[in-house]
Amino acid sequence: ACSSSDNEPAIPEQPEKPDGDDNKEHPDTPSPDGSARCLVLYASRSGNTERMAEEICRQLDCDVLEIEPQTPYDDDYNAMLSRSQEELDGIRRGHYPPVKNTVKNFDDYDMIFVGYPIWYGSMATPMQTFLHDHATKLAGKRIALFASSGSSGISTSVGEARKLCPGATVIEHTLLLTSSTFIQMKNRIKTWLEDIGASKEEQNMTSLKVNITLGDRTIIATMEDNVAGRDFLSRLPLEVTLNDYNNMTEKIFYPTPALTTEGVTRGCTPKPGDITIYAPWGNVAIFCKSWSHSNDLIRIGRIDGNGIEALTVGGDIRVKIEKQ
Ligand SMILES: Cc1cc2nc3c(=O)[nH]c(=O)nc-3n(C[C@H](O)[C@H](O)[C@H](O)COP(=O)(O)O)c2cc1C
Repeated sequence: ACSSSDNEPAIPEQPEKPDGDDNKEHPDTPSPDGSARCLVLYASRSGNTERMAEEICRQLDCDVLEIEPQTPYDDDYNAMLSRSQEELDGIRRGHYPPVKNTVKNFDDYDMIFVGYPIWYGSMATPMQTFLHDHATKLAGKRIALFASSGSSGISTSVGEARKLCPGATVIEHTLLLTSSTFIQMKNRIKTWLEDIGASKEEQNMTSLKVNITLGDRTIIATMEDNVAGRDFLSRLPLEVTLNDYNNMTEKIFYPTPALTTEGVTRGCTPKPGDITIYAPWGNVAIFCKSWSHSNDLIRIGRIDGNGIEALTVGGDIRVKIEKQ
């Protein structure tokens, strides 16, 4: 039996990493999926953290990128241990061992998942380097940490992440799987994603938001979570001319084919900012002014805040409508 201390941890045998990682040819390009709002970054030597990353991606349907050392780690386990210790020592003196990957920007992502194995109580060195190199680009982003270890805790590495990316928000609630809890991986990941508000359902909620761009101004709208609102979202992106109707009371356009309204509650007393369908004609009407109640109006969304002011101008307006 091995004794364990902070410096000499008990390190379990490492399973071999499976062959055939097809992400390696484009190290600086996350696996493309234009609709993904989350990116999973992970480092993994023997496949445990990789499995966690894959499960997160499976549950969230998001982009993924493996962070790899510039020089691959030795197959010889003892050589690997000495090198990792040297690298950790180097990092303490400000020398970060190079990694293969860079990411141009994280603009497309709401949340960045960062996963790594625990090495001698710390975040594995390739991920430390990556965070160090991308600290500026990660500023303002939400970072969710997950890790795997034999038995050590994650708290030291949370401190390291915060220090490496001072401008980012490292979420308090992290996920650690150890050799004794790894078997619960799927459920633990599911619960964790729900707890941090990143589950698929939660993401669908945020995707009710749309950007409406006119000239250099973008206003935001939130669509209703009903059949008609979802049908509207499914037509995006859309470039249309909003025609003025009834002297700046409404801005209207005709989606083709008309939006599905089956089973959606009818009747609305429109207020400025309401996005509606006028059922008899099938047009979308965005109200700039309050108007009288109509049983034929169906509310499918609303322009946030006072954004409607941007549309409250005479004449027709060309707009681009996109999902957020
Ligand atoms: C260099 C090295 C150092 C390690 N240090 C620790 C440690 O301090 N505490 C611990 O519980 N496990 C430690 N381990 C075990 C790994 O954290 C654990 O096996 C992890 O699941 C490996 O993840 P991976 O398969 O994604 O590489 C270490 C493993 C290696 C290779």
